[in-house]
Amino acid sequence: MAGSETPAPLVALRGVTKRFGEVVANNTVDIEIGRGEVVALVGENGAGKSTIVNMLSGVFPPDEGRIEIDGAAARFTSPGDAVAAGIGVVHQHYMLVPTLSALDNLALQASEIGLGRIDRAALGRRAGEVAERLGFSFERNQRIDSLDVAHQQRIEIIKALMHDVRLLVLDEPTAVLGAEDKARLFETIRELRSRGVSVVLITHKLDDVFAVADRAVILRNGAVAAMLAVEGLAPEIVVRHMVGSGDAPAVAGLAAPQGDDDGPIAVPEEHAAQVVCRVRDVTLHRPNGSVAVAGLSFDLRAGEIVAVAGVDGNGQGEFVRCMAGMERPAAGTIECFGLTSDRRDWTAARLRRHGVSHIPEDRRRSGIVADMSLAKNYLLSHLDRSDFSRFGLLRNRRLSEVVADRLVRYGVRARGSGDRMGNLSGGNQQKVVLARELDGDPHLILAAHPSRGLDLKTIDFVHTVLGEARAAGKAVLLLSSDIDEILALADRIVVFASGRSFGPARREDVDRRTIGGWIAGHADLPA
Ligand SMILES: Nc1ncnc2c1ncn2[C@@H]1O[C@H](COP(=O)(O)OP(=O)(O)OP(=O)(O)O)[C@@H](O)[C@H]1O
Repeated sequence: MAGSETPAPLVALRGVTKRFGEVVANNTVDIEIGRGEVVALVGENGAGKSTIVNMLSGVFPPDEGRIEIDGAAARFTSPGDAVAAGIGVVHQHYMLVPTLSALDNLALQASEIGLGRIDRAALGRRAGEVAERLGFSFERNQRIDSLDVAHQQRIEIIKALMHDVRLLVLDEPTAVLGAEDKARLFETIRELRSRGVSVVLITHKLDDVFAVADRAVILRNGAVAAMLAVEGLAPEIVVRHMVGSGDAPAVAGLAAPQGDDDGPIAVPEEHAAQVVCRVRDVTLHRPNGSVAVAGLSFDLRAGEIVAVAGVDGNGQGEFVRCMAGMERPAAGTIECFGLTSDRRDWTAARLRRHGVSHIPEDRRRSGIVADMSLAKNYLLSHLDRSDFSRFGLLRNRRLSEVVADRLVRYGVRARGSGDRMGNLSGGNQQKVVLARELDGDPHLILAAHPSRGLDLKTIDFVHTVLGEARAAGKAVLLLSSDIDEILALADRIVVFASGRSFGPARREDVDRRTIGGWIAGHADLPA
């Protein structure tokens, strides 16, 4: 307990331990968060970050240890208790109902945390005030699904700040944002700090740590590996603490300085070979029916990576789902492996049989089955594999061996191939999806944000695997909002922004500034 001269920290975790069965998700964690301090919480996938968020937001209590607020033990039995104590959380997967308006979402939260009778007019006024202070706009009647991801995030932030928030927890807020929206988010964080609000920022990106945090708390295997002041800190030190000694990756994830754009891209000789997909005059609509892209045409060839870049919500998701046979374009056609999108045989199952693999954007909705084992989740894309069945019966042992091997190769933190998918941390679930989709012999890999939410070591690994796939003559369509990833991997780049598409441009003909400009919708930059 702090003495009378030293004020107690705003929030403290004292000896917090949380177990899930045999897994120790947090192991005697001690963290203090000061008033008006921005603390970055970093660590590899499965290190225990979300578990801390869940305890701070009242989803579940610690098994041992306690959370203190202003030096007094706090006992949260529900998310409402955490809100009442001044803790607001913006979760990684937004909790907004897409078909409702911004104001309806705020009213829904108010009813969920039991605020009694809801005065919509007062809620609207309050939201307007919060928005104005942060320089956001708040259109109370605007439906959430008509907003891009950055604006949805702003509604989430307003929602979290509707009450007297003293600590705002942001769970991987930058993962979905382009450079401009990220810079705006950092401004918002600084603005909150200047008003004495503390912020916990969960991130895998070292850039974020150095851009905005005062202190970095590094978790490893559920325990605090280091707590470091950011000023004067070298990125390598953070990486070393994250991964432990020995196998630290090069400091990927830290943006290359402006102008350092000549990453080594060896284009294979046979590059101009076979066209795998023809995209012709394709029009894509956003979920709210507005035109995201019209007149998109290009060929995707074997042995190349074409990146579709842009801020989420500009039609990229719809495009990949069309390519995967889950949707059809609003107009125009896509032709792959003799199948055409305006015919009835344009289905996900048929495309998959022709060798299309799909790392989906929304893992939780279309990538995994949480209640099934890791082995069964892997099997979902490998039902045709002959070595997994004999006389029509599943060879469980063979399947388990293969999946166990992939868990090791992809560094998945799990108890084994029989573990339930829903028990894994988000990043580890993504690794299982990657192992499943990159395995076998796909001819076309649709990779939607393959490294989102992954730790540095795994990002390196995923980039290597995609590069190998390209060298082996596979076509890769990469969806990414991360310019570093795009510049490191792509042979050609298409950008979707502001209702139109830019490119495709060859990697060697564009630089960071041009791509960034296109993403921001500036048409005046050279193509
Ligand atoms: N509900 C649960 N049931 C069983 N195990 C769980 C549960 N939630 C988390 N775990 C386990 O606790 C450990 C820590 O997970 P946590 O989600 O906190 O990690 P994280 O650092 O947020 O990872 P990521 O970066 O991948 O999101 C993991 O091994 C995970 O499998």
